[in-house]
Amino acid sequence: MHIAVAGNIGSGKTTLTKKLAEKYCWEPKFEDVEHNPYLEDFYNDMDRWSFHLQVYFLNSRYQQVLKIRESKQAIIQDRTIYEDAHIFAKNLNAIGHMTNRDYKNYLDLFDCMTQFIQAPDLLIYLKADIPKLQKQISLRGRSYENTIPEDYLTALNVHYNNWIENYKEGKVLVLDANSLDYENNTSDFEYVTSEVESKLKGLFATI
Ligand SMILES: Nc1ncnc2c1ncn2[C@@H]1O[C@H](COP(=O)(O)OP(=O)(O)OP(=O)(O)O)[C@@H](O)[C@H]1O
Repeated sequence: MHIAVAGNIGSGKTTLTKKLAEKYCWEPKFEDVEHNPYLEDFYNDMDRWSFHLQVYFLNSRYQQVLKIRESKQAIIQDRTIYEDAHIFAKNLNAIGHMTNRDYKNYLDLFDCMTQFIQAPDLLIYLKADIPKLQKQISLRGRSYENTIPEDYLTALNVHYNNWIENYKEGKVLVLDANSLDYENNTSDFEYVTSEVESKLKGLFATI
């Protein structure tokens, strides 16, 4: 079983991934932010580092998906390979930080690699408005994220919403992250788990 949590920067994926992993004894797979060799440079100069960062994420996420498919354990993944291409790379090209030549090169590679993988059985999308995202980004205090412009988050949200509306690869659960505090409020977390369980019913006998 492969569950994935999708959502904009600061939408709360990591917290939800950890909590669901703990509750159901699923193995969590996170993005390795601390060892990313491009992220900080990317936020300082997107024109220069967009392509490098996207290739880095594509490779690391692809390796993650291959391990997920080989594993016998149920896995919950913090962000998908589809978000890299359909949200981040697409947006960087649209706003002029990735040239058409680099974007096409990246997409050819993405299409070639993704022929060999399968989508998650359930995709949980954390939908959040800009104030919520900004609040959570500032709370976690990564210095290089302090400069993220509001326009950048807004554009990513537009891509996310389009992507989810057209997503046909598997089951989707959309959660309103603006009004849910599943980290601190037990009844909010219970609401989330009941939604997850009802989506998984029929796919798997037990969870
Ligand atoms: N394909 C990508 N292109 C550009 N930036 C990316 C891409 N994937 C991830 N990032 C950035 O890498 C960092 C990853 O941080 P992290 O794993 O904490 O994700 P997050 O989206 O902030 O999570 P959360 O929802 O848990 O707050 C963020 O700044 C995010 O924007």
